[in-house]
Amino acid sequence: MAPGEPIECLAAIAWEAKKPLDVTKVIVAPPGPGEVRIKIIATALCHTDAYTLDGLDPEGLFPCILGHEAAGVVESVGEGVTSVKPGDHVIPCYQAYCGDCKFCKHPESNLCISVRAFTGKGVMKADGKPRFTTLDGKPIFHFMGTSTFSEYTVVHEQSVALVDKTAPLDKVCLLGCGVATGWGAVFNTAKVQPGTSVAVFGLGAVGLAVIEAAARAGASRIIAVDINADKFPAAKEWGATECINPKDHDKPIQAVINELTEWGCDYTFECIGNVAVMRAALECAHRGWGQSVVVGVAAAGQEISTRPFQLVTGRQWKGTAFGGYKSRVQVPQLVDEYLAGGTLLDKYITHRLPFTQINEAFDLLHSGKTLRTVLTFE
Ligand SMILES: NC(=O)C1=CN([C@@H]2O[C@H](COP(=O)(O)OP(=O)(O)OC[C@H]3O[C@@H](n4cnc5c(N)ncnc54)[C@H](O)[C@@H]3O)[C@@H](O)[C@H]2O)C=CC1
Ligand SMILES: N[C@@H](CCC(=O)N[C@@H](CSC=O)C(=O)NCC(=O)O)C(=O)O
Ligand SMILES: [Zn+2]
Ligand SMILES: [Zn+2]
Repeated sequence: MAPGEPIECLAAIAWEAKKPLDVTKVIVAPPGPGEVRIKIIATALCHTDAYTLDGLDPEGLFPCILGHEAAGVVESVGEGVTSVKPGDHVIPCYQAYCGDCKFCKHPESNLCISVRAFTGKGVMKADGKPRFTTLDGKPIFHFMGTSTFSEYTVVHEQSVALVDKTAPLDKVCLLGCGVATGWGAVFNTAKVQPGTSVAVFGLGAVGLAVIEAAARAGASRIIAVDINADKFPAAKEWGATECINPKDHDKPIQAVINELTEWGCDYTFECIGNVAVMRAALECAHRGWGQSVVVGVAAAGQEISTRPFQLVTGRQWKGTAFGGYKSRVQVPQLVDEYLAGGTLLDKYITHRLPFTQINEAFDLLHSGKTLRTVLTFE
């Protein structure tokens, strides 16, 4: 492909909610000013892709190209791009980082606003238009500013993390979302201290990443909670000290945990997207100082509730987006940490499929039998 020319390539189009993806050819326009066109080498599925495909995402626009957990190689860059060049190995970051906005400058936030208004509308900042069209010219919206379910995608420069060329892209692609989020929820959002107690609700890739990180942070007690007991062997392997299935108890799970721990856990994490479990997680955070972190994504209209007394008596309710990581600065560091052998990253990949079987990958995701499925192009 000549730089500056449109590319015809394979992609998976979500035409409407709750319908299988249409694996077909699309046209990807050259990158505009401040944009980067990336050849995707590997992309994984995250539950948030399914959340939007199910029509639950108020920012979900159709038709669109989903996907936000991937890694690839820069194919070309638009006018003014200086931080990456063709041939660089990169991870697209839905949580952008510009370094200049008040959120990037704040030590405790990663919620960059440089392009968020545009990624939430499925278009590019330069001209308010998408870079994807069908072969007959119909526009296709971007998703989360990444749209990695395509052989080529175009993202804002603020959404491109440059990573070590020696890193296996079909593994570090997971650092684009779920696993990094779980780690960051522990290290950045809660700042879990050694010798403390942790409860994790939901034992998918995100919850297991919370367990892995809590163990690395030196938590002395890690309670893993899931309604599917098949998840418990992995939770134990990742570092859980005990596993609880709410279905085995006739009282609320927060009462079970409060009795087990006397006043609750120092930190609790909801990694499901269930507002009732978010309440349970808060109410078994330790009286006086417990922190409860919402990681799960729940649809518009869903609300959390608890008695104010739970907060009056010292519990803190927090949330995390991409684990609080300042993406373009810290994702490369997570890759370096993986290369140094410091993480369990490989173990989260439970399935590998060719990109053309993306609909089967969604079936696997819904089966509860996977952590992460990585798709690669032939
Ligand atoms: N805040 C952020 O930046 C991010 C949020 N997410 C969200 O995190 C959540 C978890 O993602 P994954 O680990 O991929 O999901 P997953 O679906 O693989 O795991 C969820 C787990 O929760 C369990 N579960 C379901 N209902 C339960 C209940 N009532 N009580 C206890 N366990 C229950 C399921 O059996 C499953 O093991 C999703 O909502 C996803 O959208 C994912 C990535 C980033
Ligand atoms: N558009 C969705 C947003 C849902 C959400 O909370 N997304 C997370 C990432 S989930 C990744 O798998 C997030 O980082 N949100 C911050 C943001 O700026 O979107 C909705 O409105 O429900
Ligand atoms: Zn995700
Ligand atoms: Zn910013």
